[in-house]
Amino acid sequence: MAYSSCSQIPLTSISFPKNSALSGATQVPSKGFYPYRVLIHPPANSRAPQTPIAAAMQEDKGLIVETSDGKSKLRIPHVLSVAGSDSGAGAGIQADLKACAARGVYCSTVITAVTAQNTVGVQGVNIVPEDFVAEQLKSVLSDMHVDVVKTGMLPSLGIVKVFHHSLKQFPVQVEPLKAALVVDPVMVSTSGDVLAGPSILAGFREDLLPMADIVTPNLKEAAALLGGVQLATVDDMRSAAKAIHDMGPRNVLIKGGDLAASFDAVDIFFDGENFYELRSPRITTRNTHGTGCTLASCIAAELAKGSSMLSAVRVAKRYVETALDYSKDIAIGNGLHGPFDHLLKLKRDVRNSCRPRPFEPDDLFLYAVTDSGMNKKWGRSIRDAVKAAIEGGATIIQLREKDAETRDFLESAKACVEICRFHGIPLLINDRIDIALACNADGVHVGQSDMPPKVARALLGPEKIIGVSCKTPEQAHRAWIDGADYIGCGGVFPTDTKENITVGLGGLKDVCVSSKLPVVAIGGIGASNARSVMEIGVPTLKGVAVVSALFDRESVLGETRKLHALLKETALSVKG
Ligand SMILES: Cc1ncc(COP(=O)(O)OP(=O)(O)O)c(N)n1
Ligand SMILES: Cc1nc(C(=O)O)sc1CCOP(=O)(O)O
Ligand SMILES: [Mg+2]
Repeated sequence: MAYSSCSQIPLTSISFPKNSALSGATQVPSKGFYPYRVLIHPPANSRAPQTPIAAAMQEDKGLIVETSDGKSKLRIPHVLSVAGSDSGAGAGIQADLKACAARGVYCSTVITAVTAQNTVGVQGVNIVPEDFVAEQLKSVLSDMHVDVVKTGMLPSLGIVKVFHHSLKQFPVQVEPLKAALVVDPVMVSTSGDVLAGPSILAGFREDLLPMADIVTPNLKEAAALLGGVQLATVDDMRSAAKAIHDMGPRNVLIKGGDLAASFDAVDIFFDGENFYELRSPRITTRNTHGTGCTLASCIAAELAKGSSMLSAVRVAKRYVETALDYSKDIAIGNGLHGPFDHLLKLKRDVRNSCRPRPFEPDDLFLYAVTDSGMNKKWGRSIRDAVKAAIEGGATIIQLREKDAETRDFLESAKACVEICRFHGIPLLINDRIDIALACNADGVHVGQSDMPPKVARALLGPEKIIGVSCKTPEQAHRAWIDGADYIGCGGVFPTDTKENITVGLGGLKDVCVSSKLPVVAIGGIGASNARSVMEIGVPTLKGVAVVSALFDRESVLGETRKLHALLKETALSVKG
């Protein structure tokens, strides 16, 4: 079977989009249009990352690897939004910028109109002169590598023509699998104000739709494109999708948000062959202003990253739903239609990162590590064990619950986070990044065969504490490079708590001497030998981590107090 040079997709699946002003192929001459390049469509419902681009996206932090003349260049996927400005920043260019940012894609902008707009309605529209729209398009397209163009408010037929002409002059370079033009046929705002009159319908039909890879009308817009038909049912939406597809776009998404008497939000996606009914529970909120712009931008962003059309649509729909749900109770403005929060992920990170103070190496002074088996044996809950350890002087807590059921673990972890926050003590979770995220713990401790610290950092964000188990200077160096906050070094002494190789005081010293990170010693440490550990006297050694000497005892409080006092005494004598 033959394969194209840039993809492992069989050549038999190549199709040449007819009349596409954007998705061209250099090798295939068009009917007097500008140069075309090959666009390879994947099987519509393919789930695999189909292209080198998609693979590179996964491996290279969202950057596209381009190779020419033996040189590799990294660039970020790029969407150009051609739309109007919304002073209230819920829709239009502002929504597009936020949606692309939220989806990890660069967004350049060409502004077609400036609207005076808020949550009440549209108070004014100032259309940007056609030649200045053309100038903006030229500025962006003549200089930057745009992957996908997304259009929103095109307020006049003249601007539609200018846009069409500019794309002929500066064709977007289409990568395999990437669609190039997403058309959101904006006509009416959420508040009901007209943003583009019927005069532009001809421009949509003649110029835009034939070159669109997807068009995303809502019910009113679909009805207008079809000359004012009534769309009242899901069947009507299917017929409309088919009829609009006949106007030339390769895919159609009819948004059924306004469908009366529907408990679900139903959208119809039609790729020219198959219909997909995309259903989700309706989210009750006033904050829906900008959903159309956001959905289209998110589709464009996913396409720019190399997604197939169907998967871009599904991801975009899920993203909008999640953002709506997250924002359903926020109050911005006094009108009927408020904006929602596109950067929810960022907000969640910020909220989750609220800790009274940052991590300090001295937090490692007396590190209490729980053990579900031991607490069970002594008839205590995890939270009682944690409370007692804190009362006894523990300076940091780790929940190391190897046998706990996930739900029970999460419940206990949430309770312990509250206790620790109250006392200003950091709480870390052993191994389980998911639990740490779900309970908003202060961080995680991972070993050499657990989640790599770099991945943990990417998942947890910059503020969380990450500890890494290391037995050698090389591992300690790696942990530092990978962005860890501290190192746990052990087993210093033999222990029954964990099957482990012992490094001894010598191994501990080697790691401490080489480490740029603070170190906590672990393994077989208790009141009888803690002094000998701290007396190795290397400044990076900040404390001891202890399981059985605190928790496999009748009184956690008493044992922790005793060890704390001993460590204090040792610290004074080591310093003095
Ligand atoms: C403070 C501290 N140091 C080392 C470890 C051990 O972690 P790991 O190697 O991942 O082994 P498990 O604890 O998961 O059995 C630790 N937990 N804490
Ligand atoms: C959890 C753990 N990690 C170790 C390592 O060597 O990395 S030793 C260990 C067990 C420590 O328990 P105790 O204080 O009861 O000896
Ligand atoms: Mg581990």
